[in-house]
Amino acid sequence: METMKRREASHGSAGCGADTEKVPGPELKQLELGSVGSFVRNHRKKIFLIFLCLCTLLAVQPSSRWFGAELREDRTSKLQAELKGKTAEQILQWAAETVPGLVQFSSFGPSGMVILDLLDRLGLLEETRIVTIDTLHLFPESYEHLQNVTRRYPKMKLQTFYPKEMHGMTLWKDDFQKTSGKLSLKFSEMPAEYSYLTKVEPTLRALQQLAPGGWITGRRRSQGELRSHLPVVENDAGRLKINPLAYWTWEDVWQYLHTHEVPYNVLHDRGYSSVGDVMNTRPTKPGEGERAGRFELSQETECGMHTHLARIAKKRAESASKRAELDDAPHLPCDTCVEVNKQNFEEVVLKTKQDMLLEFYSPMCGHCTHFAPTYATIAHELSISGDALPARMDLYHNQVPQSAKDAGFEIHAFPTLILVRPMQKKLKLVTYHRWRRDVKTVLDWVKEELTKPLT
Ligand SMILES: Nc1ncnc2c1ncn2[C@@H]1O[C@H](COP(=O)(O)OS(=O)(=O)O)[C@@H](OP(=O)(O)O)[C@H]1O
Repeated sequence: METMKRREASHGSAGCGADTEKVPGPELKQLELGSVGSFVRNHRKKIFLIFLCLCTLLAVQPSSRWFGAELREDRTSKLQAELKGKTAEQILQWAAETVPGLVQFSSFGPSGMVILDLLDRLGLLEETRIVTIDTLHLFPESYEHLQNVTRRYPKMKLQTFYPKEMHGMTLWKDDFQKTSGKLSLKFSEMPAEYSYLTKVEPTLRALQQLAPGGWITGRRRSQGELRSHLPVVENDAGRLKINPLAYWTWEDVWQYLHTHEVPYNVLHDRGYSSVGDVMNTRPTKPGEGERAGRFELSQETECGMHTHLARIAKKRAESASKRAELDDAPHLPCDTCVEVNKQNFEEVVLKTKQDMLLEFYSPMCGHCTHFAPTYATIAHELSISGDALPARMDLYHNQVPQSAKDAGFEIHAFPTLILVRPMQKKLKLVTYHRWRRDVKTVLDWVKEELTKPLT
């Protein structure tokens, strides 16, 4: 009490004493609160200034403005304008300073090697994580090249992702081909599925685990096809993608590699202008485009790792605009759901290449309205984890198509959740029957079902 009186006297404030009198509780507590109160009153202006500074700092902190799932188109356009005409070095320097958790995705092709070497020269290699996807079917020369790269760049922080582990064990090449079910696929038989399992899914998993604000790729405009209009930065379904060599030509790349004696894959000296894996690469003939030897058996010119998310985003945008046309029922928001309807059922569901969680619902049913926010959260979580594609079908505005019934879909109540799993020739359908329908229980169920063999 003596101390308190001394402090009150030293602050010279009658109000302070009066305040502490009102605070109930032990003497010590009164003393502390009284001191804090008078401190705040005496330093009001300074505290306000510090608060203002903190707010400003938070407002300009890059991760809260540009990155994560919220990267907006207008922000991307602004960045594109800001980076116009910048050199690869400047772009990398900018990315290292601005993008939290920057990652370079590389198969150590010629462009990726230029970027890696530039990062090293700029002293940025230690802080930039490097991710490579080993499809388990790489050429022996590619594995040797990787060893050379590791020796040349000891500071490189490399993380390798493989096709999905099965039963907690990483699959190696032999197991991959021997395993029955989806993982025994050969590219020649099912190119889209092969690419999804070996490239797209590991990419989504790597992005989810590392959660970078942006990722660097080695793509260039001069590679043609879908890359002809590649910007230096792009919005990949809400995440920043950086292509520092977007404007480099094949000649620019090779001149750099030779000038700086950067290691490259020896297959480039044996007629392979672009190297993927043994399942989808052949040497190119003189006069053919750089990537003509890739994915020849497929309709696609890309493995999907650079197009998959953009496709989903497009589907979502299309379904959102269709939704707006319907006005006679309450709208139950679900930003990350792929909207299934009678017209696209076959394409989206029956021909799905990936596991999908599909909700059948009616916006006019009370249970569905109540469940809607939960399902929206489940969908959001699934879209981040990549475990299954979240989808839903509004059965107030659509009827169950005959093709769905033929495929075994049975809907007896709303909402009905069905996990759709593509097998080689048909779909495996698993209906959710648990009593609880909260986010965790449903997600746990999905995960559990996904570990079960496809029979
Ligand atoms: N396996 C693997 N692991 C990590 N990153 C990869 C992988 N494959 C492609 N990429 C990234 O895509 C860039 C272009 O590669 P490609 O021209 O070979 O096309 S494709 O993506 O395989 O369709 C490629 O550029 P590089 O760094 O020159 O390899 C990478 O940024």
